Amino acid sequence: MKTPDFELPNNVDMVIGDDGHSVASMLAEKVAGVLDDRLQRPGRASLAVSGGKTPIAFLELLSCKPIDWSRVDVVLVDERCVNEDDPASNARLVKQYLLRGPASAARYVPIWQDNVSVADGCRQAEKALDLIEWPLTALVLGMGVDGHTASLFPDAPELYAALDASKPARVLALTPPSQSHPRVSLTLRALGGAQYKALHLKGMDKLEALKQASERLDDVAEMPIRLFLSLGVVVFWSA
Ligand SMILES: O=C(O)[C@H](O)[C@@H](O)[C@H](O)[C@H](O)COP(=O)(O)O
Repeated sequence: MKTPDFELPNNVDMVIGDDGHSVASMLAEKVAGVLDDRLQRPGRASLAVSGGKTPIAFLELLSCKPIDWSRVDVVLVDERCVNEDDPASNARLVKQYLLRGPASAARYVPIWQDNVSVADGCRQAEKALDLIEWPLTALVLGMGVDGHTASLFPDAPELYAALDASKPARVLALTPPSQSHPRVSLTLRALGGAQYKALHLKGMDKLEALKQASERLDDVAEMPIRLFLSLGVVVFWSA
């Protein structure tokens, strides 16, 4: 396995592909395997995925994997507070690219609804999340060059609350001024216990951000991804 030209934190492994598709394919294979392993036992598996542009090829490839999707709950790690017909909607993205073919049999657990207030949306999301058998089976995070992951943005006033694992909330509204929409995000309580954690990145800019995040894990407020680097993730990256 190729290694980056900087030291990764102890709990972080890295899979480097030749291109975005090869990484998406390796990640889809790995996540399908993790879900299938979980499905060898009674009960349901759960998968939390990210929005944005990076995961599209991965979601498409995962959707074709022949696992018992009828026993898999799919949830977003975050959502923009927009209706599903808005191009910015992550629900729209996951339904377009993942919940099709074999994976259309999965149960989608929504963390946002159309035409709701943020308070009502969060209340409905918390209730929906009770359907999931926690902890998550598999989690695939993305990352911005500012070190945000999910909607845990450095400039969000609600960041500390979202990272406080002692709080009962599994979903929280965040209002990062850097973003054009208010967000809802799964919290550390919901994300931190995932049995398999992957971080899916593409591009030199994201590698540079990962290097910066890896240099000092203590300042989580500056780069929230640091929390997940400390917990342990497998980074899947290509240039
Ligand atoms: O709603 C979102 O935007 C995502 O959940 C977010 O956390 C994303 O993973 C990063 O912003 C990277 O996005 P790209 O893959 O588009 O670079």
